[in-house]
Amino acid sequence: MTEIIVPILTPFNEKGEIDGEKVKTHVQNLLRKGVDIIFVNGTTGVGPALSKDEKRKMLDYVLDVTNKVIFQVGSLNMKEVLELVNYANERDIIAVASYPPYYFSIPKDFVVKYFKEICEASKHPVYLYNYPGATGKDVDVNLAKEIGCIKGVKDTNPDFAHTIRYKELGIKTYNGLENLAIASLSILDGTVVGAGNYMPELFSQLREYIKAGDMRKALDLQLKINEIDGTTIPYGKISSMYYLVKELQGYDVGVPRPPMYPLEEDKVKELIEKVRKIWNKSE
Ligand SMILES: O=C(O)C(=O)C[C@@H](O)[C@H](O)COP(=O)(O)O
Repeated sequence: MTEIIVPILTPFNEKGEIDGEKVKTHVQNLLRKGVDIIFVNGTTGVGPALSKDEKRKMLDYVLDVTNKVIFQVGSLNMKEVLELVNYANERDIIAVASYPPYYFSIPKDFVVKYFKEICEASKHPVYLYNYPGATGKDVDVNLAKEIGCIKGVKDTNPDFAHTIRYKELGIKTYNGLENLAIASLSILDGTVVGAGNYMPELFSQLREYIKAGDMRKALDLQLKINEIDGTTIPYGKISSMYYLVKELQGYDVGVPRPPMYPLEEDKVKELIEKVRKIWNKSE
């Protein structure tokens, strides 16, 4: 069966500290609602904004509930990357993952060396998190082939043809965009969806429609997902998720941490009204 992977958000308290109990409550609910794998320290989890200790803490909190985990270890500090890989080596998880070194302009062979170092150190399979829009680097199928040890890929890319090509390597292949979930769940090994934090049941339902061959219903549901996901953009997608989990899933996942700023009360009300209207529409 194709997999639904959620890059879990990171619940912070008012002091900006990770709230472990809220992490566990959230993971339990996601699994109950049909999510298969938790992607820890991804974009939605503000991975690049977490310290090494916070990245480790997030892994431990999630592992208290499930080992269906992909642990994102990427950093611009190679020592930190390798410490996180070694930390994961002592734990039972599906894989470690990393985005390529971002911000700096570096030759492709530095990217190859970066991933080869991770593969060398990791007892677990190493997945590529390819997100050219955020990192400025495209580790495409040819570069992944050159790296030679990539066992899976999450390609956050509107170019679905780009994503499909990773299947030439025979590796686990996912696309990370909500508006391509119908294609990812139909053709790839699954979908990675940040919006799965607050509407996991819609992605489970989408998979059911696809499995039943009910593509008309699947398409209508994909369009509803797109509308809801699109509604969050002006408010800040990641910040919006904290309020939408509380509204749609019924429990508190704390607050976002700057620079993902909390929303003003009037904006929260506006967002929820807009989403509720779409949510209550029948497909
Ligand atoms: O949060 C992650 O690690 C994900 O994979 C989702 C990721 O693909 C990201 O949320 C993509 O969404 P946008 O580019 O923010 O629309």
